[in-house]
Amino acid sequence: MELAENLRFVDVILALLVVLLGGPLIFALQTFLSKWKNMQRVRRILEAQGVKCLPRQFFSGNVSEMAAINARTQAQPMSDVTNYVAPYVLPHLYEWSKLYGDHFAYSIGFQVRYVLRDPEQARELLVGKAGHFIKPKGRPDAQDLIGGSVASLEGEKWAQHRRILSNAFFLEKLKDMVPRVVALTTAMMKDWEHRIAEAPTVDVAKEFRTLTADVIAHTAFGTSYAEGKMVFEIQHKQQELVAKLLSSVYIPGSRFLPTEQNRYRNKLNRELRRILGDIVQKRMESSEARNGDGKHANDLLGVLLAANKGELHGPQKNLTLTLNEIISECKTFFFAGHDTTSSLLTFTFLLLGTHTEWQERLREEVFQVCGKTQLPTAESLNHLKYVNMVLNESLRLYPAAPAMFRETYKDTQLGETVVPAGTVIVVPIIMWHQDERFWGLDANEFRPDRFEEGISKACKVPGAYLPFSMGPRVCIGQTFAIIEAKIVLCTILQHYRFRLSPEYVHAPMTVFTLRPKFGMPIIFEKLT
Ligand code: HEM
Repeated sequence: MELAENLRFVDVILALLVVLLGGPLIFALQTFLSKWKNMQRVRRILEAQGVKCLPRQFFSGNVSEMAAINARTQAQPMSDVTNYVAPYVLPHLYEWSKLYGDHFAYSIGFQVRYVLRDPEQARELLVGKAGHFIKPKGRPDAQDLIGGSVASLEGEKWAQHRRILSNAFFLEKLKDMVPRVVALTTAMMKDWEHRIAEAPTVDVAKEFRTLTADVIAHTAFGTSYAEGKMVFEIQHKQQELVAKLLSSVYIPGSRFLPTEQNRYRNKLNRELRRILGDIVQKRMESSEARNGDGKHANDLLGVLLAANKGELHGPQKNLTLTLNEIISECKTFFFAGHDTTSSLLTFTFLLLGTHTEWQERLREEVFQVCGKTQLPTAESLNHLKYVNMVLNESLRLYPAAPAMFRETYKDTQLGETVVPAGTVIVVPIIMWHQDERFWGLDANEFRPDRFEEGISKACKVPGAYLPFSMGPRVCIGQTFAIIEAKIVLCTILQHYRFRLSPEYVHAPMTVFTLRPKFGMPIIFEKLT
């Protein structure tokens, strides 16, 4: 009798388990099968057109191979300070193209990645047929940095956010930021003054990270670096976590498990949203937030708040943002708005610290345009032709974003190739920037004069120069970044001569943006 009762109990438990676990299991199985089928279809279509699809491991695709190649190549720094860094930054693409030719695709889990080989196709991808592509969603547990913002939204929602945000990036508005950036740069140099007197070497990678963070905190959000510091610190931890996650394959649903890593990720996210929420709230309550005419301030946060209150005018009258959307945008701008510009400045100092003849040429130009001691103005920055050429060349050799990704949601022709729905397309920006076919035999030399007559004359193939991408999703902060970089460069050139320290170890690597693994020690000497 007791046994029969026990058996009935076990039956009930089993039935409950089947009901509770059966649903998720069937869902997981269906997801698995549909991803598997789509992957096989993509591979079949690509192979039929002569694209070599790399042999793959069952679950992980080519993830472990990629991680092994990267680890092997980047275990040692580069042997000398050459600008031909693309094979060091994206070693897996070079190694595979040597093995399989230049028309190939690899896999991250069940996602097939087709490597674009022709810059002409990039124009189709980013401009002509931009509407056929989306930004890949990526793993759901790696969305904390830019999820829900203009950098990741699609369709009408993206267009709405982009239209609102562009109000803060008109050249006329950006001119207002010049005195603020000049003041922050001058303060940094004041801090350097006694440090340099004692020890002339400064790690500019570190200094520019702080400076550019300070600039975005002040100019976009009206906060100081001290207030924004917590945001940057949390985002730094999130970057480390996401970088770790990206070297493994995501198992659907695993982000909901109460693992230590998931708990840590959720804690960082909650904390970040709370701090950003406080910054937004404080601004909403502050009378300083409004100009004398009662309107919201002109900076990025002011524009976002105006959209929240339905205070936009003209064709934008009906565009609004919720507080949650504002917080997501703030997150993205804190993140995208400083590491990129800091990367540009850091590698520009590497180039000018090793090509001192160009440094002198720039200084002469700065003296001519801005004088020896006057602070740069929005007007004077416009006349710095050589500075512009140097920044273009620096972004060519060391693009802050070395690669870009898109995903097709329907079969689409790119050049000769039909790219099947569900394929992720890799745009290998840094490889094209350093390719002799597009730039000539001196592709790897620092030669800013190639930009003397503008970008279109510098490169044989349009589309092979993409530091800020192109088309409707071109970088919204491009002009902001260039104005900032010009101010910093100009102000330092007015006061210091500099050269690369012999302690520098050449190992540029990508942690979201391109950065020198071991910092950028530069030796400064005060101009007399
Ligand atoms: C040297 C500095 C910079 C470089 C090289 C750079 C590069 C890029 C690139 C290549 C993209 C396209 C990414 C893609 O489509 O996958 C992009 C997008 C974006 N950038 Fe920048 N960026 C820089 C500075 C900035 C700054 C200073 C801000 C903000 C103040 C910013 C905000 C954004 C945003 C919001 C997007 C997404 C735009 C959209 O999808 O509509 N960037 N950037």
